[in-house]
Amino acid sequence: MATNGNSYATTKPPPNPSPLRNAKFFQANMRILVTGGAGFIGSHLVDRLMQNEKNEVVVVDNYFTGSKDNLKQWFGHPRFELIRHDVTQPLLIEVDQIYHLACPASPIFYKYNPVKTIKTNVIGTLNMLGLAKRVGARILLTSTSEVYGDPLVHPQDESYWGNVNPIGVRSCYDEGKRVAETLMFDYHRQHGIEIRIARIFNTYGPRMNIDDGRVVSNFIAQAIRNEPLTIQSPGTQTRSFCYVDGLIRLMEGSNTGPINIGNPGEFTMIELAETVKELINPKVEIQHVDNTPDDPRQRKPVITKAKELLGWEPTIKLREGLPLMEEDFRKRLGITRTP
Ligand SMILES: O=C(O)[C@H]1O[C@H](OP(=O)(O)OP(=O)(O)OC[C@H]2O[C@@H](n3ccc(=O)[nH]c3=O)[C@H](O)[C@@H]2O)[C@H](O)[C@@H](O)[C@@H]1O
Repeated sequence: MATNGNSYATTKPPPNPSPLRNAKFFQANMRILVTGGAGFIGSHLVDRLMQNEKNEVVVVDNYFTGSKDNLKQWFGHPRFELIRHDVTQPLLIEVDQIYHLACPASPIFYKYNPVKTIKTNVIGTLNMLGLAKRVGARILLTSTSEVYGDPLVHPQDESYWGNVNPIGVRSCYDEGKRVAETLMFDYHRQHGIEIRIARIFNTYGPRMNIDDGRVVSNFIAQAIRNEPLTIQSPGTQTRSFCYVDGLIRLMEGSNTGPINIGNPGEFTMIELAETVKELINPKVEIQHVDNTPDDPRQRKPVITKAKELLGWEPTIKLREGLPLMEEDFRKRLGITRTP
């Protein structure tokens, strides 16, 4: 018999089983993969999942925008594992659920490497769907309010198809997420994969990158550093800011979605700047600067589906959430509040 020069397999008995084989290993009931788990939303999700001692959590992240720092509280924990991996490459592991969050989310970062961003959304999502199919896992995609583009209906419910520029500088992200949603539904219809889709609206909270470039983190960092708050013109454009929350209910529920996860409270950027100024630094200046192309002029979620199907609605108001983020930013910047 051909042994490829290795007679071991045919002539020797297998080695004795490792003495560890008989040890009592910990076995969690649910093994959960979180892609992008070292990021801002991902790491908060990991904290919640780890609170359930039946869960074992595997995080994959390429650290393009995520940071190990966000997960350091779990290093060495027997139910936690961290893998440096880029989701544009296939991943072969055994899991029961997949939270697929991996993708740069700040316009500054996704525009910095648009090709990588769309690859993450398309190839990364295909790889995770392939994994879900192979192991029979349920998969949740964090999509975005950006799928509504610069919306022509206001507020936006999930039935709105959006108004998106397919060739603009934001397309790598918004069209990328739209294709990711399409892939999710195609795998669901063709292969029977269990899917969940959340459309997240402008989330903020502790652990956002200080230089993330999104408006809430920019204004808070600027107010703390006593630099002018940069309102991009015209300043009357609106967003609805939601304190990070809500994904586990969607995963555990029976509805595929898409479901809007957001806070219906709507603010102009001028109002946001004035609120940050009042709460964090009344002396800070406000500066009007140019905007970027295709910036959506208004955005506000209808959250009836989230309320009725998930029993979820946001509980933290902007005025309560901003100070929590201020506290986190001050700690990381090492700048205490002067009376
Ligand atoms: O969370 C969402 O729903 C999506 O929207 C965000 O995009 P965007 O809403 O444009 O987020 P920001 O970059 O924070 O901008 C919000 C508004 O603030 C303005 N802005 C931004 C930064 C700044 O310093 N000043 C300022 O006035 C922008 O012009 C824009 O009108 C991101 O694309 C995604 O992270 C996310 O999926």
